[in-house]
This record gives sequence, C-alpha cells and structure tokens, in this order.
Amino acid sequence: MLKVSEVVAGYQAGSRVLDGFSMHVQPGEIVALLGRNGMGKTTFLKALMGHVAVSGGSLSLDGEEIGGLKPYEVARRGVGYVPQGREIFPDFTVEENLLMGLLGRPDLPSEVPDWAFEIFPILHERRKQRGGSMSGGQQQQLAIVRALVGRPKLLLLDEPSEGIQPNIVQEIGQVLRRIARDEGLTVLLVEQNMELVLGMAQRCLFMENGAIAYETDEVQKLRTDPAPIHRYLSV
Ligand SMILES: Nc1ncnc2c1ncn2[C@@H]1O[C@H](COP(=O)(O)OP(=O)(O)OP(=O)(O)O)[C@@H](O)[C@H]1O
Repeated sequence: MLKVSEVVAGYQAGSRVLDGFSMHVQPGEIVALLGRNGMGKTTFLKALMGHVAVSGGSLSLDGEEIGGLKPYEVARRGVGYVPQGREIFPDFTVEENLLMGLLGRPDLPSEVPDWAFEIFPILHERRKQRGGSMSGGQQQQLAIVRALVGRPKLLLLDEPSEGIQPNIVQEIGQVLRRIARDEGLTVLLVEQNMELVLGMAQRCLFMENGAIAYETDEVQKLRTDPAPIHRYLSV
C-alpha cells in the first residue's frame, strides 16, 4: 500500500534528515517505526503528509505518487495523521474537534457519525465539553478519532503514548488493533513505549542516520532477544 524509495528530505536546503529512506507497508499491517530521538521519525511522517518538502526519491500510496502533494491532498487520498502532542483545539468541544476531522473530506457526510463517539466511550460522555478540559490521554483518544472520522486507509500515529497514563495507552492499543483487524486499517506507528509497540506491531523498523537500519517481523522475539532495541534505541 505504501512504498517509500530512497527519500531525501530535510528542513533547510541541502539538509538530509531523511537520507535514502526506503520502506514499505502492506495493506492491513501495523508497522512500528523506532529509533533514538532526533533520528528523523517525525520528519518522515511530516514528509509523507506533505508538511516537509521531499527533495529526492518517491513516496507512493497504492501505486500513485504522493510525494510533493499538499497535506489536504494526502489526507484526501486516505492518509490520517495524529501528530505528536495531539494538537487538538482546546477551546472547541469534543464534537467540534471531530468535525475538524471531516473538513478535508467534502466527499463524506458533514455530520460526525455516531460510531465516532463509540470508539472511546469517554468521547460520548464528553461530547459537549471543551477538548482542553480533558486529560492528556483523553485528548489523545480525541485526536485519534478525529483522524478516523476522515475514514483513512492508512493511519499515522506519532508517539501516541507520550505523557499518557498506562491504562489509556493500553485501551488505545487494543482499540487500534481491533480496527486494524476488523476493518483492514493500516497503521504506521512512531513510538518509544515498547510495551505498546510489542502489543500492537506486526513488524518493527529501526531507523538510524536518516534511513532504516534494521527490520524484523519477529516482534515477540524482541522480548527475549532485545539486542536490536539496545543497539538502535539505547542512548
Ligand atoms: N522544524 C525543524 N527545523 C529544523 N530542524 C528540525 C525541525 N524539526 C526537526 N528538526 C531536526 O531534524 C532531525 C530529526 O528530527 P525528528 O523530530 O524527525 O526526529 P525524531 O526521530 O522524530 O525524534 P523525536 O523522538 O525526538 O521526535 C533532528 O536533528 C531535529 O533537530
């Protein structure tokens, strides 16, 4: 579904935060992208979404090139993005935040569907309350559902567990696994919390120096043989 070949991208002219970055994601797969701070994981998600310019290589979604498209065009092709830090609108209600997730999809009904409030029950309870009045974990749930109301086929998540209490992290992991299994949602997860990664991912990609240095689909083996975790994640 997603095929990334030799991508080069950075923030200033000539900078190569991504330097020959290649990877792929199969439909319905849950893939984790791991690496130390500053390796370029967030930059990759931003390059994919069109928030960071790509100066080389190709990014293709279901066979169509998406490198160089504007963020709303990438969203319209079925990519949902939950950015690091959530970026919900604190003064908007839960429902209004979810409406924002529909803005980029004029082809969908303009009302928030009922199922959106059922994914995480707290959103139903807090439907008319300000997003900013909720805990960090609840805001993360809101940000995830805001991305899901746009009916993405590929969901990008940037450190969804950051600063969140463990029971909500667990709930988020279970819900996303269920949606991936039952509805064929494809998930690309950038995450430092190895419990969430080992509980969710079917394949782990380890990033170093702007490219993938190692990958494995024997995710559970990382529990008993954590050498790659030590090698690519320890500081
Ligand atoms: N807006 C920006 N302008 C210039 N340089 C940036 C910007 N954002 C990130 N960088 C640089 O790009 C590099 C990769 O950062 P990025 O945030 O992609 O890393 P990361 O792997 O996601 O790490 P983290 O876990 O800390 O978010 C770092 O050297 C960082 O300083």
